[in-house]
Amino acid sequence: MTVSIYNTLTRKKEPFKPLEENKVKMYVCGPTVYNYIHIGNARPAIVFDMVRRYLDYKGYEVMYISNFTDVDDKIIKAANQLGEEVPALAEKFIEAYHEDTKALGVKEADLHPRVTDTMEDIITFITLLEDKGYAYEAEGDVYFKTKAFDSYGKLSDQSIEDLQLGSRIEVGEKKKDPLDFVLWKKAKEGEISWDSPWGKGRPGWHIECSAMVKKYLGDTIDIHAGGQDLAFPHHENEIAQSEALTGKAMANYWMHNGYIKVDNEKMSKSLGNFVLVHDIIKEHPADVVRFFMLQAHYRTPINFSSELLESAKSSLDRIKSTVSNLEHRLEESADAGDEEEWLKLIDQHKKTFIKEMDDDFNSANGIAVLFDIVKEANRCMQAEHSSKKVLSAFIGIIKEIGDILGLTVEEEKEILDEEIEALIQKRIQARKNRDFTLADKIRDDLKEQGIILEDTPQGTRWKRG
Ligand SMILES: Nc1ncnc2c1ncn2[C@@H]1O[C@H](COP(=O)(O)OP(=O)(O)OP(=O)(O)O)[C@@H](O)[C@H]1O
Ligand SMILES: [Zn+2]
Repeated sequence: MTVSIYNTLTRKKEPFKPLEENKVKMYVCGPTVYNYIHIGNARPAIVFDMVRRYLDYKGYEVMYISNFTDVDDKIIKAANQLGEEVPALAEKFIEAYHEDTKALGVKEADLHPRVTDTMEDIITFITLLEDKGYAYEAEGDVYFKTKAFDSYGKLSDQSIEDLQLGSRIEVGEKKKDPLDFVLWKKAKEGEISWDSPWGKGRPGWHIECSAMVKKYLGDTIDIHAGGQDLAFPHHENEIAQSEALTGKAMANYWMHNGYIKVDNEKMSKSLGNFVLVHDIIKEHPADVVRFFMLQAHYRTPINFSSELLESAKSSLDRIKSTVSNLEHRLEESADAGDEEEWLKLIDQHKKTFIKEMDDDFNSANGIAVLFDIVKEANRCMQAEHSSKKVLSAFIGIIKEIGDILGLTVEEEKEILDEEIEALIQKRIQARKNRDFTLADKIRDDLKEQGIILEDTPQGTRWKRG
């Protein structure tokens, strides 16, 4: 079965056909790093990680790129307010982003390009647009000539005439037409800046993604994604820049996630109604936050509240305790007679799960299937003799689905002091054997479980982190 994707560009679900067989080139617009991410910002990170994992499960080799906007007006403003340098501020929140998204089970992108590392390519891109007559300089700024790009508005389904109605040139803007947008901004006195053919300045926001996509993935990619608010103007402008330059489609599938809302309003920094991931994961387990998001289809708006997170926690706990019970029962079970029926049932559920996920990554229905499986597993355990093979198959399918969705489906087991001591001995032995890979793995595995090893002249000490 093929995956179908709702494509914002065509406003319908389409069967997914990658450019190259079995390979997917995917780009997700990343954060502007001047603050910790809020739950709303976490949604694209989580849902497109789920998309990536599912495509991976379907056998595609996915090249996944997500950028960091590490210089722009908002960062400069925040740095000025805090009396910090822009690079230091950006670095701090890039690290925080990695930490928060890791807690949410988001895999690292294959590449996280930054604006400040892509400057040369951005400048070249703008120069080429100028050469082709799509851009013009105005007193040190450079603008994109929107009306020169015929299909402007195609992604957000708006005509040039409609767009023109609500637009005007703001005071201080040097553009010739209200619809033109900035590619390069002249630096103000004392601001961080880069040399360019137009003098010292920095890139506008939209151009970075066009330059990065072209540099790392090529003229046309398979999937370009981001939050719903990015469709216009950000993605519309990316399309204008890239397609004006290359004459080819920038991306074949455009995906947009719905909003996280609070009291029916979009969670956003400007409205001040946001909850930071950094804070919420101190009160609620991070895996519950991920589960909460994936319980909805990625395009459906979600209202956020602590009560809803609590209820997500009880649901996730139900899955975890079922896995735990299955594992218990497994220890004392043997093969039994009525295996075929159960195995067939498990297989049917797996097929249904795949069918739901194939349908535009419907993790909401996918999780509903997971609960059907949990219900069946509990029914199976009520039988007097449940078969070892069947119990293992239930554990297998729940874990498999857990992996695809990036969910923890096992209860956290507290590692015992004796187990730690035994692993430390094993590590000492590994080092004696010069098997440093194993020694490092033991240290890293323990670290994952919050155990920090410290090598001292008196031997290895450990503490719970
Ligand atoms: N409430 C929300 N629900 C879902 N996605 C969101 C929400 N708010 C922002 N996003 C997405 O988060 C990603 C990161 O964007 P960015 O760092 O530019 O945030 P932002 O738009 O500045 O946030 P804010 O709207 O709070 O100012 C984008 O893909 C954006 O669409
Ligand atoms: Zn972008």
